[in-house]
Amino acid sequence: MPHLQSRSLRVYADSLEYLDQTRLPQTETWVRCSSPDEWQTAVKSLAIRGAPLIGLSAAFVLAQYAAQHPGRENEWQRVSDRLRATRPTAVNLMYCLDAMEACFSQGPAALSERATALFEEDRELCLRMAKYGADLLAEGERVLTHCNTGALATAGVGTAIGALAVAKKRGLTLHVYVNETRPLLQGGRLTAWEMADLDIPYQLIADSMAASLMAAGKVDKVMVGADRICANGDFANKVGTYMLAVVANYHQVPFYVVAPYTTVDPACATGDDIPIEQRDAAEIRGATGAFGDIVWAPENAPVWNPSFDVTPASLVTGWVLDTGVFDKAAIARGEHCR
Ligand SMILES: CSC[C@H]1O[C@H](OP(=O)(O)O)[C@H](O)[C@@H]1O
Repeated sequence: MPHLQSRSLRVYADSLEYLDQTRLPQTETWVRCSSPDEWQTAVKSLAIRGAPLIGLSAAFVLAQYAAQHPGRENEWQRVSDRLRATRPTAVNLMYCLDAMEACFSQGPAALSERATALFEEDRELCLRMAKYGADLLAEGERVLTHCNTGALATAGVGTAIGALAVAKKRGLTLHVYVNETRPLLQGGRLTAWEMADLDIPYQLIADSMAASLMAAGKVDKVMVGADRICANGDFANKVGTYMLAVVANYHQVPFYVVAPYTTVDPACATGDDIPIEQRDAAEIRGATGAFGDIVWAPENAPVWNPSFDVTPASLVTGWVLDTGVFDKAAIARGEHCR
């Protein structure tokens, strides 16, 4: 029996099991992860994904490595550095590894306790931000979301989708437009699956359809997640978020970002300072791996494939954190930074 479990992670004393998110929604496949190498492979392929989950799973991998290599702090640091470099944009990974490194001098048991505390804290953070997010929603509203920000990506109910889940539990009837989220289709594969699981009415759309949906007055709010929120409120999220924010601003549709404080990076002054992960060209030229093996673009088609983009604070209506909902004035005063 795992001693901790979320929708996509099971934690054992000396290893993890993760729900392989590249195989959803067709198959629910749990895979054992017993080493930093196996974790890196899973995270690079997005079998393990989602800013909070990436950080939390890394914390356990490091704690388990330390327990298997007691007293070898230099090696622990080298492993932590390797984990940190795996996906550079989501600051939750850096937050969790910083927290673990701060415990190195206290030994492996302290690392394991800290990883557990981070995991249990995220569960609580999700519930808090979900309640604040649900408070912003009204009966019958139509909400558009991007990528996947549900229980699959966190230790709890999720971030933006967590707000939808809490609103549903309160009895609100919502309609959700789910951006499929090219190129890896986290929306079409994972959010659609979670909406069905939550019994929330939704329609799946291509990313390119969001603008005309808003032009037709069919969207009341946009709610997205984040991978890193800066000191000035700019934030990085799955590529395509910036386009949504521009269109929402043009059509005066309220635009909210939902994230825990572990996604806020006070050391990152503005969006210009966020490292944006560039990914493999094959993801744009076709579908590979568990998605199938089809290529639709010319074999060596030149590609630009940033995994995230940056939305300026000027386009955001509100930042929904576990500590409350912040408007532009509160963000300008730095109230979102602990
Ligand atoms: C609550 S997860 C936040 C964030 O993580 C996702 O990125 P990825 O699927 O590449 O791990 C996406 O940007 C979500 O909005």
